[in-house]
Amino acid sequence: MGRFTLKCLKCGREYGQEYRLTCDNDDSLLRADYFEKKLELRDQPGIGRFHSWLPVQEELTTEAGPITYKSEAFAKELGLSNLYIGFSGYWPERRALIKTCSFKELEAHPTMQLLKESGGKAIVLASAGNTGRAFAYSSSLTGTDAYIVVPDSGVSSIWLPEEPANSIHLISMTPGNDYTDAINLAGRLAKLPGMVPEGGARNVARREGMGTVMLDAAVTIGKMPDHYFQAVGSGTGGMSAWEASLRLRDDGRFGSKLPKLQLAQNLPFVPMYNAWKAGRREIIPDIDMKDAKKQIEETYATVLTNRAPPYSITGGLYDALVDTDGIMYAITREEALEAKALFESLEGIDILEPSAVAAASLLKAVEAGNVEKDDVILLNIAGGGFKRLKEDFTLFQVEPEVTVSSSEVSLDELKI
Ligand SMILES: Cc1ncc(COP(=O)(O)O)c(C=O)c1O
Repeated sequence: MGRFTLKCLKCGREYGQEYRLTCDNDDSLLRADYFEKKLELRDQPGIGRFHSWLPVQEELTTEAGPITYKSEAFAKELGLSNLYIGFSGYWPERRALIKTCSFKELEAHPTMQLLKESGGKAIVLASAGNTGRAFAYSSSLTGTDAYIVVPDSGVSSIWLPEEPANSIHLISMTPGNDYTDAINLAGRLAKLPGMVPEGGARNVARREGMGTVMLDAAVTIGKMPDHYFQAVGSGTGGMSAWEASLRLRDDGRFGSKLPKLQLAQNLPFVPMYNAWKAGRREIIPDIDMKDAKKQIEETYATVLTNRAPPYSITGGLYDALVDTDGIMYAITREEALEAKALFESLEGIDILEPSAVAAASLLKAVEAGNVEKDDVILLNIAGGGFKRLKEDFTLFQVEPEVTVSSSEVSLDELKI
């Protein structure tokens, strides 16, 4: 007995329960339509609580899950009375137990479970760092083969809190290649027999996993927040938060107003910010990300640098911003560093670079009057607790099986 159908957002065509990334008729996103219309929390320690709206048959038993708490010190500093922090990472004192330290693990577990339930044996994905680490960990836990392509800048991010399993196959790219080159190589690899592409924003399991941050917040607060802050690279997290809020609205118990998406990129690489500010659905590379590779090298949070984000696509980030009357921010390195220091000293936990960008955008929003003092705000600290983790665990670096010089290399070189 299935739990959901997949529906094309453009033509409405429906598909059964399967690992499917595209509609046969067009290139629009698919969205899961769950038979459970009301969120019914399960007795699981992590994201398995949100089984109602996860596209898997078996409940996930992992302890990895988002947590939400009401900020005191950071909120006071900003003059806010209802600031909630959605934290994905390692902070055992608050029962945050994501040992790869980012919300990417929330994507990885449902994806690997759906893959298993659909009979898939090996997954292929590209990562700027955090996603690869999350999927490597999930591969270690499940024994499912994962082929992970990362640019040189991401290799050091692929570590695990335990000995890496043989099911992890790390493919690195030489300097000069960026995240988008990794995406292109992974796309070619995924066409090999037996390989299943992870799919990025097209992957429903990934989006639902990330959406649990919004679900956890709504359940903790008792309603949907008025505003949702997050740093975006591909924008999948923003889309996921929006989709989760659509379901919460339909549920009827969490309010009817969708949270306003307030999303941030970091300068100088801010293509979605530029397109949104210009009121465009399309990203025009010559205008919005001129000299993209050079810009990417100069950015502080490199995981926020996707040259082909799912912004324009039906059901993508542009639609999410339109539907929620959203706002985008462009954050400088200095603003991010300042926000990081402030957040860490006041909240008492270390945070990853993208989370610093998100925190900086909240500071800007307060300054610009884009939030009211008493508004209910959710700040998604999507990665943190790396220093805290190192106090409790020994970390093991995953070594690349092969290093390639371009996304066009002969696949024979990879010896897969
Ligand atoms: C901690 C953290 N926050 C935010 C993002 C941005 O996510 P997305 O690329 O889905 O927009 C990433 C991406 O890796 C991340 O690792």
